[in-house]
Amino acid sequence: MVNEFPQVVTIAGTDSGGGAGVMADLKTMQARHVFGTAVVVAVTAQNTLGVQDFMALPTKLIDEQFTSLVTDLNIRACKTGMLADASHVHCVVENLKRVDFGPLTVDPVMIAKGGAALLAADAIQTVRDELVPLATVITPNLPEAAALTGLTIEDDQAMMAAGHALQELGAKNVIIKGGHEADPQTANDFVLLADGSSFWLSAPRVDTVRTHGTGDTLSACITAELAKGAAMATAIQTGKAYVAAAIQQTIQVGHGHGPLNHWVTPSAEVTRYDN
Ligand SMILES: Nc1ncnc2c1ncn2[C@@H]1O[C@H](COP(=O)(O)OP(=O)(O)OP(=O)(O)O)[C@@H](O)[C@H]1O
Ligand SMILES: Cc1ncc(COP(=O)(O)O)c(N)n1
Repeated sequence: MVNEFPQVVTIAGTDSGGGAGVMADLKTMQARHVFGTAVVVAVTAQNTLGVQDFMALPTKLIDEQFTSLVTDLNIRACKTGMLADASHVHCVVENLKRVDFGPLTVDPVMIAKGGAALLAADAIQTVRDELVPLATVITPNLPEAAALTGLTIEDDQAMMAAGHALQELGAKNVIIKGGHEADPQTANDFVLLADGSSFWLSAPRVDTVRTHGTGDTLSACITAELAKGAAMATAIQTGKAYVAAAIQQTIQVGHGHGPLNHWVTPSAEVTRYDN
């Protein structure tokens, strides 16, 4: 068992356009040399222009996907993405409690880049009460962090406060992603670790609309690195370097918010500032 190839799972929604959700996660996992599997929670009809439709799967089928994995594979790390509504968040939480899939990365997906709601508004409370306490690491963007904490987040101090508030809600480690920040020069993420230490990760901001699936790619990379045994801070730094490179070395696909280039190797352009 010790020498088994590292296996990971994404518990999320699909993206028919291939740039976000389960598809971005599996591409990232492949690129990071772990074996990617998926529990599909919802199916979206989606492309780089937006989400045209989606449907969540029956919760019984989600239970069965968890059972299929736990009775055969040796999942070492897992992540969640689009969970659709409160009943599906609850279903995933109950399954995560009955299996041991290792460290859990929670990407609390709420609104797609094109504006479509991927989580019902009344499910935010279920995420906060039931899923956040299970998170080994949680990776909200600014609107998601604001929705979960009730804070208005407009500057670095508020990002740090949101990080601490999420730790108080039960998440062990927190990354507040700054992709939605106003800073035209850099994309800055605040990292708060379980031991209370914190730092910022900064990468040059790329002036592009080709940012579909950035959050999925970051969280999937962190999940892959944790499965390979990386320490949390190292996994997060690798994730940031990977997503930064995948945004910089763009590929031309679609006519809207284009996907990332998942073939890249992490670049060294990320700067760490310790608090
Ligand atoms: N234009 C950009 N240039 C460089 N880095 C970026 C840019 N946009 C986002 N990032 C980085 O990408 C990562 C994801 O952040 P972001 O805030 O975009 O997440 P997100 O909104 O959850 O993404 P998505 O919903 O597209 O999956 C972070 O590390 C962020 O700093
Ligand atoms: C199934 C699914 N999961 C996550 C996202 C978020 O990605 P983005 O904000 O880039 O649209 C998405 N669009 N679709």
